[in-house]
Amino acid sequence: MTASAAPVVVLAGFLGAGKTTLLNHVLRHAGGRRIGVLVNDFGSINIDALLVSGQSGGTLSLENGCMCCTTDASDFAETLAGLTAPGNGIDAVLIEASGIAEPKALIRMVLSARSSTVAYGGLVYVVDAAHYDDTIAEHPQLGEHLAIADLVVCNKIDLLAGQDAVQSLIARLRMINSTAPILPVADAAVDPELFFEPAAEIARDDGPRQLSFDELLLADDHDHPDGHDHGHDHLHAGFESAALETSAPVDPRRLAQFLERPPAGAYRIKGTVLVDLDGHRDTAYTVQAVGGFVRVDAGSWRGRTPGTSLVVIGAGLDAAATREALDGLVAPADPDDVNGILHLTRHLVTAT
Ligand SMILES: Nc1nc2c(ncn2[C@@H]2O[C@H](COP(=O)(O)OP(=O)(O)OP(=O)(O)O)[C@@H](O)[C@H]2O)c(=O)[nH]1
Repeated sequence: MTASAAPVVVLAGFLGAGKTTLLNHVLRHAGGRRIGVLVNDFGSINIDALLVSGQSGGTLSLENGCMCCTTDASDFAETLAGLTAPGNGIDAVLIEASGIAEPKALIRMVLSARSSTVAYGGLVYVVDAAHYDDTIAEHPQLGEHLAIADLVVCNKIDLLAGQDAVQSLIARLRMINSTAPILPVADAAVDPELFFEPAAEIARDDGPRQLSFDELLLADDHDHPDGHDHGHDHLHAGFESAALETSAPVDPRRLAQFLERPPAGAYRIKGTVLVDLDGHRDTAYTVQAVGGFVRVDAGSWRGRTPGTSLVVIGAGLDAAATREALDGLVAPADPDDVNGILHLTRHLVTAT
């Protein structure tokens, strides 16, 4: 397999919603992973600060140091490629859009930075639960940002009057974004694992076992830096995952459809698949999808048993139905479907 690409997540939300709080939370709970953080200047697409969590191995220093005035898309792409260069060991990049920025511009720039070390990781939109109604009434265009989010963090629920108010707000958010997982949290205490790629392959029977999603969360629960209980219950926030582990191949056309139109509530899909088709059996296809953005990398099975490992992670996901849909992907490629494989390979970014 090629060196895995670092997911680049765009973090947006209105002024004061809790974006910096979310960044700090993720950096504090990064569990030794290295996260690059780009902070967007007010209303522009200039990048005015770079912070890197230094939990393992100190701080990253880039040749250029600060990245002021990186307005050009190709400069931006170069910056991202430099930040995620394999030697830096960056596991994920978070870009904090300013409270009045247009996240679509940032998303476009990330998507256009087609590099083997950069993968668009989705739009995370932070909502201030206490001020949502007033803010959206005053700035209706914010609804457009919310609508295209891949994950909605409904922050500051401690300021709402109880569970009914939380549920009612979630219902209002759902009217604008019907598919993204919505996480009701206080202190932006979301699961940091959402932003990372797995350090190892998805657990396989013949390989070392990776901690499950829940185990990772529980392991993290003990060490809130300020010693307070800031809603550990919220960390789970109804997350579900469904996985497929088999030595069998998947039908490429069906897989591409599944990645492009994931089940409601799915935030991420990732894994490695086998395609049983002449010219493709020796290729380990690594697939990732975030909110319908699909990326495929081609590698070799060297040292691994060919097979299919897929995991779908989301909130409000119907795990049983998702598992059934995953099972439905298992099939040898239809030799009469000459274009089937193209549906998958058109998302191909790198090949070795
Ligand atoms: N009560 C409460 N306050 C919060 C919560 N999360 C963040 N805050 C506070 O809200 C304020 C704004 O939080 P930030 O994280 O700075 O918000 P931001 O979105 O980065 O703000 P801008 O960069 O100005 O757009 C800070 O005073 C936080 O301490 C929460 O869940 N509950």
